[in-house]
Order: sequence, then C-alpha cells, then structure tokens
Amino acid sequence: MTRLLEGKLVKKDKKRAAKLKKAKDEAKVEEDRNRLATFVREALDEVGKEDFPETVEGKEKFFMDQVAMGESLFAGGESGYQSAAICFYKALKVYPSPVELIMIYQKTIPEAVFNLVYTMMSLEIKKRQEEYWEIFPSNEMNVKIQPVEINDSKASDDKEKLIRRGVFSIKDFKPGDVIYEEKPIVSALDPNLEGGGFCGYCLREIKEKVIEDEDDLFRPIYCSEKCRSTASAEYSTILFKKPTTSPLTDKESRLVDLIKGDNVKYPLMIARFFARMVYEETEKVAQKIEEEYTTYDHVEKLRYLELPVTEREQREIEILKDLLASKVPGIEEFISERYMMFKGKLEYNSYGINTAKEYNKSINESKEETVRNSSNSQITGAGFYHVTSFFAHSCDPNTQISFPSENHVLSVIATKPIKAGDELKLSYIKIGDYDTKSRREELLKKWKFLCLCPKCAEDDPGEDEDDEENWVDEDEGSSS
Ligand SMILES: C[S@@+](CC[C@H](N)C(=O)[O-])C[C@H]1O[C@@H](n2cnc3c(N)ncnc32)[C@H](O)[C@@H]1O
Repeated sequence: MTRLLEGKLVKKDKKRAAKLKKAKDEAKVEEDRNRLATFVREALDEVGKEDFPETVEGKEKFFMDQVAMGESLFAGGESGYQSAAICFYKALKVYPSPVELIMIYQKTIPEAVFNLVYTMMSLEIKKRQEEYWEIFPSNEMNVKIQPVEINDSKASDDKEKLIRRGVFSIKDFKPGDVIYEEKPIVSALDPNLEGGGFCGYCLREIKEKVIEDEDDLFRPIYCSEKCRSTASAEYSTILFKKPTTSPLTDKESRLVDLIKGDNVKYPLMIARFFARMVYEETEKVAQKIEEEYTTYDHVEKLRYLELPVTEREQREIEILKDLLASKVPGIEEFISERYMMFKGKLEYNSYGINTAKEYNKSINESKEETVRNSSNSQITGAGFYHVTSFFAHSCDPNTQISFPSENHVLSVIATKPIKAGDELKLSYIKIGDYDTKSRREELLKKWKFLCLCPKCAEDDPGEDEDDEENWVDEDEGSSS
C-alpha cells in the first residue's frame, strides 16, 4: 500500500517537474523571441536612419565593405552574429537584385546569421505593406481602405478568419454628393469600337474632330491632343509604335490581331498595364521621383480569382512576351509568372464603362441602376481603378458609380445619407425586384461569393459569408 502511495507520489513529482520544465522552456522560447524582435526592430531603425550611396561605384564599394565586415564578424564566433547580420542586411539594400543575393546568403553564411537577415527583410516588407494603407488613398479621396473580417462560422480559430478589404468614408455625405472621382490605372474600349467613334484613351464618344495616330499600329482615334500624347507616353509607344530602327511590325500586328480578331479587351488592358508599369519605372528614374509605391505595389494587394490557363491564355502570354521582350529586356520571365495573376485581378476588379451619349441620357432619364459588370453588351469599355476596386457589394447599397464627364473618369456618388466611418458599398448587379435567391445566384455565378449583405441576411439568416472558390489573397501569401 505504502509502495503504491510512494509510486503515485513519484509519478506526481515527475509530472510536476515535467510541467515546470515545459513552462521554463516555453518562457525561454518567448524570451528568445522577444529578444529577437527587439534586435530586429532596433536594427531596422538603425539601418533606416543611414544614408546609402547613390552612385553605382559608391554602391559597389559599400556592398563589398559590408560583406567583408560581415564575414569577419561571424568568423569571430556567435557574439558577432547580430552585427554580422546588420552588415549583410545593409549590403542587401544596395544590391540590384536582393532576392538573388538572399539565395547566395543562404548557401554561404551561417544559418543563424542568415535567419536574422531573413527576419529583418520579412519585417521590413510587412512594415512597408502596413504603411501603404496610411498614405493610400490620399486624403482628398475622402475614404480609407480597412480590413473587414468575413463572418465565417467554418473557421475554427482566429488565424483562419478571412479578411477582405472594404472602403470606408471619412466624412459625412448626403444623397447626391460626389464622394470622389478617379481616373483608371488602365482602361480599354471594346475592340470593335477602336478607331470608330470613341477615343482610344479616355473612351469619350467623338462626334466631331478626330485626332489620328498614323504611327500606332492599333489605329486608335483620340478626342484631344492631350489624350493622344498621354496614351503615347503611358503605353502606346511601348506597345504599338512602328519602330524606326528595326522593323518589328510582325510582333505588334500579332497582338493587334489577337485583340481585334477575337474582340477581347483584356489582353489589351493587360498589355497596357505592363507597359504602364514600365513607363512608371522609367519616369521615376528620369524625373528622380521619390514615390515609394508603384501601381504594382497597389495591385499586389487586391484579391483575385485564380483562372485556369487555357490555350487562349498561353497564346496571349506568348504574343505579349514576344512583343515586349524586344523592347524591355528581362521582362519575359515577369510576364510568364504574372500574366494569369494580372488577368485574374483585372477581370475580377474592373468596371464596365458606358460613355455613349445616348446611353447616359437614357440612364439619367430612367434613373436606371449602374452595375459593376464589365462584360455586358451595353458597355463601351472597361476600366481598372485604384480605390474603387476595393468596393464590396450590397443589395441595398449606399453609393453608385457614374461617368458624368462621359469618359473613363469614374465618380462615386452617395445614394443614402453616409456618416464618417460607414462602409461604402455599391451593387455589382442589377437589384430591381429580384428576390434574395436570384440575387445570390447571380453573384455566386459571376463573382463566386455568397452575399451576406444586411438585405440578404435579413431574408435568409444563418448562411456563411464565405462561399468563395479559388480565392487568392495576396497578403495571406497564398498567391502564385
Ligand atoms: C471584387 S472583390 C472586391 C475587393 C475585395 N473587397 C478585396 O478585399 O480585395 C469582391 C470580393 O469582396 C468580397 N465581398 C464583396 N461584397 C460582398 C458581400 N456582399 N458579401 C460577401 N462578400 C463580399 C468577396 O470576397 C468578393 O469575392
């Protein structure tokens, strides 16, 4: 009996000791984690204050010095690992292709030092992503973009909760007020309208004087000299201008044939989008623009539906690669890797635009709803917008989009009283007298989500908001 009792006590002691050890180990892990976080934060602050060389020679020398110093520091043993990591991190800041250098580091420096450099780099990227939402959208847009938790009862813990981003007003508005106006990142006419009655840049209907661009193989027409020169700078010189030095017309014509032959505007929008990014980068260098974020940073943050790569897309990718590789060295890989992502984002987040005067007149007279869909038969073209891309849908929306200047400039108009802090929503589909089931079916078919706006929730409570297929959320890091 006593032996049994002793045995039980020993077992209890052992359990207690194991528990104590586990708690100590966990505290040590936590302490190490905190120490690492403090080191990384302080190191990033220190590096952030430093002025880095700007000339090529200066950068080369700085790079060599930092790498040499890092190597001698880690060679001295563990006590030099943190200082070594800072040197390698600084070297990374001036190296032209940091991702390549990280791969070299992984093979050449001690694992513990590499992990420190890697953590610093990851934290900096995260910080940069968060800071983006402080400066975008700019104050005059009257809105903020904020995360909204999707009410998903299937998610078992907090980490699995889905986040979408929504647009929130920062001011009060009354019905009829214009909340903001914005120009698209890119827009395109329906290809069968190109060169016939509508401006190739701003999509305005042209009734009188037309400006042609003989050098552009796509043969667009423009409503003004300004539209012609902007289109030329932003994308058409890169994509379609007849080159004076080498006759590359074959490559350009293949893209024109693809777009006009199949009457599809998305390859053109994507081509313009790639060209626009090249233009932005070139401008940044030429004008010494300090702007930290580019359109690419912005688009990265949008969610999209992953599309299957069919023969059509393969053809689009090949044609675009073939054309742009001759003009922008090194762009081929970028196009191969990102084309489907851009296609998914552009198709999913664009808006249909109708600039035909007759159409706008009838809309104003009948007060017909404007919808988000960019592929119905009544549109002149489509546009992809910075802020408006983030709007969520509601079957009882508080805003509406319109194109009051009868061109691609989009206005967001309040249709209900709005208070600062309210989420702004518009309708992706025509609501009319359709019942909840039909509205949900249409949204599910076209947009792949089950609507849980208050109007739907009221009619049919108890549904999960998340019923989406193939979603890719960039910030969750699960994209291509
Ligand atoms: C065109 S995207 C809009 C951009 C998106 N809010 C983001 O975070 O990038 C549409 C997606 O927003 C979410 N969404 C918008 N309106 C919704 C609604 N009424 N009910 C549920 N989800 C909605 C869904 O995830 C949908 O697939």
